Amino acid sequence: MGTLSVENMLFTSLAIILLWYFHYHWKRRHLYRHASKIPGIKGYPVVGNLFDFTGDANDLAFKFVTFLQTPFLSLAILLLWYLHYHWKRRHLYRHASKIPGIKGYPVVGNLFDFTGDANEIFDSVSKHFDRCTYIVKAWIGPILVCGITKPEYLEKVLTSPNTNSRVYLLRRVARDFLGNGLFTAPRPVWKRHRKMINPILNRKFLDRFVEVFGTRAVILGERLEEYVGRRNVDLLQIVSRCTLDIAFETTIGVQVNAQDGESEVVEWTDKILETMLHRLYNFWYHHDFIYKRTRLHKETQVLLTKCNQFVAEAIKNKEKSDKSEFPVLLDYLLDLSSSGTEITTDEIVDEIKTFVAAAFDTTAVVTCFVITTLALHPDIQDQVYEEVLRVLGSEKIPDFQDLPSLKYTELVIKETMRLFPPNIFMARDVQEDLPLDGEDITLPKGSIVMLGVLHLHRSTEYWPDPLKFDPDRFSPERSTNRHPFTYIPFSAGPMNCIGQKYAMMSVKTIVATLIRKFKFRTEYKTVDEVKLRTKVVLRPRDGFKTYFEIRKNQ
Ligand code: HEM
Repeated sequence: MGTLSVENMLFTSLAIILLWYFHYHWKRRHLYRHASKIPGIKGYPVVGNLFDFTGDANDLAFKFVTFLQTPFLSLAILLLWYLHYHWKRRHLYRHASKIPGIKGYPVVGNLFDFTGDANEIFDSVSKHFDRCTYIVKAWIGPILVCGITKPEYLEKVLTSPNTNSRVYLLRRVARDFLGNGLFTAPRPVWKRHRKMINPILNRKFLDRFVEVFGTRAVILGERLEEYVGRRNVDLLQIVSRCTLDIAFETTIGVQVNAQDGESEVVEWTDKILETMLHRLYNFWYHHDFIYKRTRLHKETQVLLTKCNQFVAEAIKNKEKSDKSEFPVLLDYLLDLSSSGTEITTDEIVDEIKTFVAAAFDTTAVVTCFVITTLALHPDIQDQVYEEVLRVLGSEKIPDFQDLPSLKYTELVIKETMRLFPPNIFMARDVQEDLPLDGEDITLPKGSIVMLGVLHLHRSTEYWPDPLKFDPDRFSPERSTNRHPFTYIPFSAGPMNCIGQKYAMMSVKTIVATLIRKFKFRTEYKTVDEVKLRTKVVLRPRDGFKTYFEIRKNQ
């Protein structure tokens, strides 16, 4: 955690009060707009014309009112407001009092325990979850945030209609780019879209993509050859160019050739992520009123326009051309639209952006973690290599029929996502009270619940020797007695990851392609040494520190 000076605390408290003040008046702008057209006498700040309507019914009352006209009245009004505010929140306080947590300060609560740069915030949140047996609370200013790590609690949260909305702040920040896509859409739009898209992503549709995964993975192998023997390889940057190519080709059918360094798309996607994070980590950008007047917003709009035009161009080309022999997500969405299903062109653009954003970074990160964990465990790497040789031989690019036979590779990917789940903290708004443990523990309406996926996945309570990389944990025999919400890299419940089969198939194809060409090596010695941070999606703090050797038989 960053060291906090008194000035820092004062500045933040002042900024919070100022923000509240702007927000209060912004919410009342409708009232002010109409009032400005009605003639009247000028009043004072806060009390308005109150003092014009007090006076001398008799001398004593006059004196009393004169006394009130002093700062005492303002103070009394503030006190009344303060009492009323807390009275209205008594329900929240009652439930919060039963949840364990660390002591905070008045007004700011535990806010200063969660400040600093992205790494410091990550560390403080992790430390907070370490204190969590099953549930732990923190007050971020006036907001109650409860972290949970018990599978039974996670099940309740992920399946209840009381918590079926991603946390408002994240949706607001991401909505700038993703509009009404599945990740950010309001509930009724989400419901309509999810119902439409669920059947599209079926096995038959996905099987055709394995060819794209394979050809792009072969190019990735060629790119990685340039790095053989070199230690400082920015693995994620190289792999994410491959997954970006795959994401665009399978969603809109356009080859952006990010791996050939030809595409400006690479630049946008990097910048979009940066600007989103910048807004998320700097609280003064959170409120639209301020944010929309900043340069960050203007820059965001420029990127967004380019991005939207790119997808809109792909839609125009699709509409002009004959039916595709190799239909991608966009073809299906356009078919739905032309057959009268309720989805607008803007919504299609939003879904395409959502799918590309959700697909490319996550699958790249998982691929890099799989390579790194295999590098850390040469014996397991040998077993995967042998399985791939047995199923595919030394040359064949995998097709969809091969993938189910790569059973051990699948266990390795699953175990990697246990130790390094890309989405380590998910958060939901609590829209109605949600009892978690009978009458004892209830998530109160108005709070935020954070799901500690990393802590759950590394908990000694559910995973013996949790830092041991042991793919056989996911063998059918050892999985049967496990609560299904003990392992949730793709989340679970109705808002789970719609692309999980796609993700598993693409990571498997890439790993199977690369492992026949390279031996993976790493400078890390243990899983525990890989310190983490998050950039929306999980990353190793000091990079993957992984390098490559060409296999002797190549
Ligand atoms: C290994 C790779 C992936 C992981 C670990 C992953 C994980 C997740 C998680 C945890 C969520 C829920 C987030 C939350 O509720 O806050 C999610 C949602 C989502 N994912 Fe993935 N994902 C991956 C790959 C993909 C791919 C390849 C696609 C698209 C083809 C995709 C599309 C989506 C979409 C659209 C949502 C929002 C679903 C909804 O709200 O209905 N994901 N993903």
